[in-house]
This record gives sequence, C-alpha cells and structure tokens, in this order.
Amino acid sequence: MTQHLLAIDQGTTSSRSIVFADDGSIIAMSQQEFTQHYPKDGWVEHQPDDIWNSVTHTLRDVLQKSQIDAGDIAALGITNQRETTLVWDKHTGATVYPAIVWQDRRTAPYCRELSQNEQLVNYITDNTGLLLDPYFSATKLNWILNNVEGARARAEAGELLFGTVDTYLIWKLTDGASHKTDATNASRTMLFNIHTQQWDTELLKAFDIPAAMLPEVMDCAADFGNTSAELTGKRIPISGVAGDQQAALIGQACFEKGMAKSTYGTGCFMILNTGDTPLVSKNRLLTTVGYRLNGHTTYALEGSIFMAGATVQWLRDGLKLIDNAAETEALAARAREDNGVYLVPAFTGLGAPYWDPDARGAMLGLTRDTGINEIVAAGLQSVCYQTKDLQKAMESDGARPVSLRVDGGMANNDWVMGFLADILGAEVKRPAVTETTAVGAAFLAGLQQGIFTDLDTLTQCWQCDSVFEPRLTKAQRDTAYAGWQEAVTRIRCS
Ligand SMILES: Nc1ncnc2c1ncn2[C@@H]1O[C@H](COP(=O)(O)OP(=O)(O)O)[C@@H](O)[C@H]1O
Ligand SMILES: O=P(O)(O)OC[C@H](O)CO
Repeated sequence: MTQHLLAIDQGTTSSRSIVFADDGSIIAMSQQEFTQHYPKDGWVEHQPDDIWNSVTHTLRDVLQKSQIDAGDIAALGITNQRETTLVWDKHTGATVYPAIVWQDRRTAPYCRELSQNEQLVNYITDNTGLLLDPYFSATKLNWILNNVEGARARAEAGELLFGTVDTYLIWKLTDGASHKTDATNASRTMLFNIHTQQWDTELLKAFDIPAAMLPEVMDCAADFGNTSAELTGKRIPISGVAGDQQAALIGQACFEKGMAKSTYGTGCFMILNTGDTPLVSKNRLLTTVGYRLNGHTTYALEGSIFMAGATVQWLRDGLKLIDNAAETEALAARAREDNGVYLVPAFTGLGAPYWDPDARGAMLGLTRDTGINEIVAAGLQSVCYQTKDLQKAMESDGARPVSLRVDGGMANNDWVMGFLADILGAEVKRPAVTETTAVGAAFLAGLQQGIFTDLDTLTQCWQCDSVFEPRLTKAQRDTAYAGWQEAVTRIRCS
C-alpha cells in the first residue's frame, strides 16, 4: 500500500505543495509567492489565476523533486487562507471578480450599517460564533453580487458558485466535479450555523445570498473528489481539508482541551481547543470549529491578528529597511533595550480583541537616537504584544492556554520567539516541523485513508524542537506591555 501524503497549503502570500512520509516528516517541498493587489485603501485582492497557477506549479514541482510517482501518493490534503471569497461560473469556471482577500475592509461601511440592527448582530454571534466584521466572507460575497454587473441575476439563475479558496481549488482540481468545503472553512463565512452545522437560512436572507451558490459542507476528513489525471499524472483522492489555522491546530496535535497554538504567517492566529463546548467569549474572541471528524465537532476559541509577518513585509517592501525577513533577527538583537519605541501595525484596522476596522497604524516614542534596529525591533515586538492581548482575553474568558505551540514563517525567528515568551510570561514551544498547516492537512487526508488510525497516532508524530522560557521579571513585562496598551489607545477609533 502506498503511504505518502501530499498537501497543498494555499496561503495569503504564497502557495506550497509538500510530500510527506507517513510519520509526518517532509520528503520534498515546493513554494511559490504571488502578487498582492491593493487597488484602494483597505482593499486587498488576489488574481484567481495566480492562486491556481502557483498551486499547479508547486504540485508538479514537488512531485518531480520528490521523485515519487503520483500513483504512490495515497491522498491529498488541502489547507488554505480562510474567508477569502471567490465567485465563478459553474459552466466555464471563469471567476466574475478577483478573490477578495480576508484582509480586505471594503465592506466596513456595510457592516456599520448592519450593526444598527442589534437583533442581527446578536443572531450572528449566537449562531456563527463570529462578530459582524468585514473579515468574514458574507459581506464580501454580498459586495460581489451587488457590484459586479449581472452577478446577482446570474447567481439567482443558479449559474454562479461561491467558494472559499479550498472550495475553488477542489472544484478546479476535480475539473468541476466537486463543489465542497469542510466545516472549518464554512465556519468562517458568517453564513454557517456552528451549532446545527448547516448553512443558516436566516443569515442567507440577511446577506441576500442565494443558497444554490453554496458548497456542500463535509467533515475535515472525508471524500472531496479525485484530482484529474491530466494534472497530477494519476487521480489522487482529496481526503482532508481544513482552513489553515485549524489545520495548524491539528498539525500541532492540540487535541486536548486547553491546548493552544499560535501561527505567525501574514497574520497571527491563536487558537485554543475548548473541546465539545462552543465557549462564548466576553472579550470579542471568536468561537469557531476547531475540527469536525466523524460528524463530531470540536470547538475552539480564536484570536485573529491581521498583521504579523505582514509587518515584516512592510519593513521590507514599504520602508525598504531590510532585504529579507530573516535579517530582522540580527537587527532587532542590536536594538537599544527599553528604547520606548512602539509600532502599532493597524494598516488595515485592528483585529481581536479590538475589532476596529477604521484604526490606522502609528509609530510612537521616537527620539533622535531611534534607528533602523529599534524600528525593526518594534515591528517584531508588535506581534508579541498583540499575542499578549489575546492571551489576556482568553484568560479573562476563563480559558488560559495550558501550553502554547508556535509555527508559521515568523516562528523561525528566535529573537521574536524569545520576546514572545518574555512578554507572555509563559513557555513557548516550537516543533521540529514548522509547516504545521500542511502537516495538519496531510494528517486529515491520512486519517480518512486509514494510514493514521486515530488522533493519538498523530500526537506521537509531534516533536518539539525548541522551548523558549521567559526571562523578564514581572515588573519589566508589565512596564513594556503598559507602553503597548497606551500606544493602542492612541490610535483607536472605536
Ligand atoms: N525569520 C523571519 N523573521 C521574521 N519574519 C519572518 C521570517 N521568516 C518569514 N517571516 C514572515 O513570515 C511570513 C511568511 O510566513 P508564512 O507562514 O509563509 O505566511 P503565509 O502562510 O501567510 O503566506 C512573511 O510575512 C514573512 O515576512
Ligand atoms: O495565510 P495566513 O497563514 O496568513 O492565514 C490567513 C488566515 O487563514 C486568515 O483567516
């Protein structure tokens, strides 16, 4: 029996394909970045062809690099940037508009208008676990239907399909044979009822979305169709799907209630496993589906931060202070200690726990001797301070994480992880394989194929690489964090 697993990780800034052995170790990987489009203030778009071409390029490349025949791949798992919204023609596959990316805030005025309806706001939170915010797919989909000429009429006539990136890829990989998503991706649309695990007809009405556009919602380990032979050489079953942050929860083997992971990619997402209970936050955290297996839903509490690695990208591409992300580690290490500089990267507003779409970024505490080192350090520290905001919110919801496992591109930066442990006042653990989102997708695909028998088998695959211990005293930690809180207060609009 063939035991290799293939995973596609379609992220915000790049697509990756990875071939795994059945112990979760990486055999070969291929990655390709693609262009981000910012047509207006607060707008973020991707060209669907860029998403698709980068995925197919990396798929072919990884199969060639690994020298493993497609016939020896037992299954494919897909994980993806969540909430990003696509609409396409069910006959031709042509998208009607670019993908509106999760970071896009164009629907902020619409959300403000809807927020007058207190009953709707409460209904959304009670039934989807989310907050009324442009982040989620519902208002983006509504925007496409109302602003692209002819789109609403075509959608009502049953000609158009909606999907998050997983659904779009499944549809394309199967040559239009399968229009499906999984419960984790569905739970981020603001159209899915996390209690009944069904699309919510009240919300479809509220956001004016024709039900015929929506994909079928599956467990995370399920039969999503087969890839076309033309693309992968042989048909490969797609048998695992999860949104990237939930896939990281699985890849980090956070299967016990109280276990948490924080992923530092473009954004940062901290997710805490709350077990069978959809815990309702009093601190504007999200209640979401952690994973759904064999019809059983495990819930999670999530804090979403929009700018993590994206802040480093801005230091590189916007300010041109650095040539590559890895350089930040040495620069930050040379920054003067306690320099009092704070960078609040609210470039597209603030996410959890503030949810302030109109706030914009600022740099505070500059003096004549502030240099590149201090600015870079402040950029990196902003990610840690935002994680501290989430830790505090979870704690106040009575759900302090029992341990924190980290991953994502930025987790490779030892300086950041050291400061994170300092400011959290807690141990931070980094696994040997930091491609945990892809690992999670591969695990799901392997579960469905019987390569892994249960979650305990997956737990045994997780290996720790580094543990970062806090070094600051409580007084030092509190002073540093108070400076951050003051900086955030200064830029808030709501
Ligand atoms: N050594 C590093 N130090 C700081 N940031 C880093 C480092 N390596 C990568 N990054 C940042 O991490 C992000 C890439 O992480 P990744 O997990 O690939 O993101 P995504 O899945 O969102 O595309 C980029 O924004 C990059 O700036
Ligand atoms: O592409 P990432 O890794 O920044 O993840 C994006 C998230 O899924 C957005 O919710």
